[in-house]
Amino acid sequence: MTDRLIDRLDFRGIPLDRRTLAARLPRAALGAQAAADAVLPILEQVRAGGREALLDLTERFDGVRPGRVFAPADAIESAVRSLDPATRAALEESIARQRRVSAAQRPADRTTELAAGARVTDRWLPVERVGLYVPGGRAVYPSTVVMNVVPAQEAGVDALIIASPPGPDGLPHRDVLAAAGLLGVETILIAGGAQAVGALAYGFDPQDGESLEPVDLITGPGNAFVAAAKAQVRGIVGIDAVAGPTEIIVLADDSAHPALVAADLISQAEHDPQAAAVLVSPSEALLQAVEAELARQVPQAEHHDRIAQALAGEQSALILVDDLEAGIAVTNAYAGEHVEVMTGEPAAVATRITKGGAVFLGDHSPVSLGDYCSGSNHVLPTMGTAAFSSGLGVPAFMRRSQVIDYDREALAEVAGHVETLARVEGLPAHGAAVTRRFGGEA
Ligand SMILES: NC(=O)c1ccc[n+]([C@@H]2O[C@H](COP(=O)([O-])OP(=O)(O)OC[C@H]3O[C@@H](n4cnc5c(N)ncnc54)[C@H](O)[C@@H]3O)[C@@H](O)[C@H]2O)c1
Ligand SMILES: N[C@H](CO)Cc1c[nH]c[nH+]1
Ligand SMILES: [Zn+2]
Repeated sequence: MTDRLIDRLDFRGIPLDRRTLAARLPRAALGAQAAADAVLPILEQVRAGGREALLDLTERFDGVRPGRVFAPADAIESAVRSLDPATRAALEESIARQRRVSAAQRPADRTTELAAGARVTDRWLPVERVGLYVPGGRAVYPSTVVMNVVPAQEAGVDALIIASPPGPDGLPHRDVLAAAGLLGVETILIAGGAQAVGALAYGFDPQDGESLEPVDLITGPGNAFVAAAKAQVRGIVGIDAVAGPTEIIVLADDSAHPALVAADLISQAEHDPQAAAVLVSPSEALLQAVEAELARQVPQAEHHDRIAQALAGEQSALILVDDLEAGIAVTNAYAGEHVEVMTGEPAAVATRITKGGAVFLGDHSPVSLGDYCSGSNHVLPTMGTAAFSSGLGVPAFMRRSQVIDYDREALAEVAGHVETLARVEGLPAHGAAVTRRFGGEA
């Protein structure tokens, strides 16, 4: 933390190679390590103690001990019935847009014929059983129900289990229950944080009539503890991506409107004191104007304390670069969750943004549109993992399996090559398995 509202970094004249930028880019590595250390005992407690441990940990971290670990069906039904009409309309629009984009993502099986009688088919299958994390600590996230559930449904997943922490009444927020009900999800685990991730990964034996089979895959975003717990159980189960505290990086030039840039940085800083807000620009005048706007807008925001903490954290900064080329290099090196391009000709510039969870163009595509209603998915990789992983979507809920189908003539055509490679690798039994099919001895 510094005394400034937000750090200023000067990247003019520095080399723009990966190692230099990795050392200088603003990121909160220490917070992530602390969370990783904190979740290990929690995961172990849930693995060993099952349902009772889950209830104990919920009491400890959420300040309430629910009477049960699954939300009752009548609570979900009543939440749907009493849903405010404007909220229902907004959720339905969000669902419809998410469904159209998700349906278009469904991968098709594809058969490649390599020679007469030699076929390989790439077959896509849904994951069977999925745990969907919906955060619920500082804000209420019915939109995240939509972002998790719709692509899972479009992928054809059989069993969906939502996990979300309880409020003071011992249930996840009514709007979260209602969003689940609108989408037909019936199983809602009343748990948050690492303990929810552990319960989904390990399952638990029946106790007081409640039990949970482990899932195959856990998706969804959360705070640093949720992200660390998902990283920890990866391998026992699949995970979509590390989708931790929200990040926004804005690449802007003189043509950007400082008030809009500031509003967008604030919109994401609002999520979490650990959220990251970064602006990269070759224009010193723009950086100054945005800083002035932040100073004006932050005190007016409802969550001004949380926003001020996020902006003042080591993960947030205003970065001055030599020119737009350098800005593009810095933005790609950051590989942020959300990238906004607020430059002249944003579409042309955006073709050169190759690392970003989602890229938002120009003045009329703010991140908060994507958070709710653009049709894109808001569950996105953070902490630089956008360099190698993708936002949530239908492919995340599917596996690809290859089906190999050769007839006798087709096998005969490559038998010699198989035998040669088997010899080269010192694995002659591999070659023999082919030779014997043609009456030969190895
Ligand atoms: N990357 C994305 O796609 C994306 C999308 C939406 C939200 N988010 C992020 O999700 C997060 C939501 O965070 P939240 O806190 O509001 O809700 P959350 O549900 O992620 O976390 C709440 C849980 O954190 C656990 N917890 C809190 N303090 C703890 C401690 N000291 N030790 C161990 N566990 C602790 C508790 O179990 C609690 O149930 C924000 O960081 C937001 O930026 C990210
Ligand atoms: N910006 C968050 C991370 O992508 C998603 C979100 C949900 N609700 C509001 N915002
Ligand atoms: Zn948001």
